[in-house]
Amino acid sequence: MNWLKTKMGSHGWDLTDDDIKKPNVLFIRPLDYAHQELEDFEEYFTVKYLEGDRDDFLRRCKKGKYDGYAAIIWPSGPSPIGQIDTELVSHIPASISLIALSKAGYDQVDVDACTAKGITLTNTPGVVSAATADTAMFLILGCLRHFTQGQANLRAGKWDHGLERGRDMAAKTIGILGMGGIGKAIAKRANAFGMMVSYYNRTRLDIRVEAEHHAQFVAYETLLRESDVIVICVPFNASTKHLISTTQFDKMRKGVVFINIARGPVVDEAALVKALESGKVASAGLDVFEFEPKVHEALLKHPRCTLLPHLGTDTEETLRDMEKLALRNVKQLLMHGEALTPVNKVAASKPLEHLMTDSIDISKLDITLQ
Ligand SMILES: O=CC(=O)O
Repeated sequence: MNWLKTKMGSHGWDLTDDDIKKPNVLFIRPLDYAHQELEDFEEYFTVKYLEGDRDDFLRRCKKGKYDGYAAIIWPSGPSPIGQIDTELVSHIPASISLIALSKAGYDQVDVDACTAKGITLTNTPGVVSAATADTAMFLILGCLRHFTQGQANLRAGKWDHGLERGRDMAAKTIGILGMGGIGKAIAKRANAFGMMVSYYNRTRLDIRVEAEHHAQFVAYETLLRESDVIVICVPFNASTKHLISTTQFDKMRKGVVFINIARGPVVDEAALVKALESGKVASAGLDVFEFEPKVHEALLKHPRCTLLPHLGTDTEETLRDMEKLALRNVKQLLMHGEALTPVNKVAASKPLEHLMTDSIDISKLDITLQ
């Protein structure tokens, strides 16, 4: 809080640390990378770490241990408290203004329950796009060129024996389902590989954005029927569960390459297995699974599947950027009343009271966020 003491000193105030109540922010797990940014964050907030599991968390909430806390940060990786479901949200104290996820997907959060309780939820879109798109390109290459089989062959001492011929990326039509940040990053990479890019999105992109990505908007049916490679990039929610099932696989070209880097339950995995077995889908590249970390036995055994354990955003740089954005969301909401990347809109926000000392409204100070 030196920044505040200096500032107030110049106004003739003499503050000590004891005069200043820094709001408590509960971290569900420690951050892995944004240590420097965390130090800066601690100038403004008192960082507290959750100890124990979900039951401990709920018990402490009931006892009022977190009453007065301002925000929760939920870093990516395994969560010791499970999902942020209705039960969990109902226990969160009324003082919590914000749950800042350090992840892009928020399918594990009951957003409506948060909104009803006046809790802003933030995620980390944008910063995840490049790493996830790179993952998609790896999966596409693995499938089209049979690189996964090639590697398995080599490790088994069989060199290239029995390997099928691969297919080029160039001049193939890639159909991107969901043209948000990740979809666009895939389009850029696909352009560089000489692919032709089609996309379907609920809202058509601005024509200049389409031009920039050399991407053609097509009907959903057209995308299913005419793509050589289909990439799923839509978020998972009630309306996208099993968006791709038997009916959709039936419409696809025979020999299509099917890629999912979004969320497993968007695809009916049993239907995908059938489509692979019938040859409708020539090969599948999957970073996500319907019941992950459990993977369908048939997918594990299938030689033409390239499978990854949900590594889409799993790079040091991306994880650091995600953590930085989560910290900035807390600062922005609690100090300026508006988060950078909110998922929901809450009717009445309750932030700035957290930044009051007994007699000074810190929100009125000129604070430049980093
Ligand atoms: O899957 C990764 C994320 O949601 O950030």
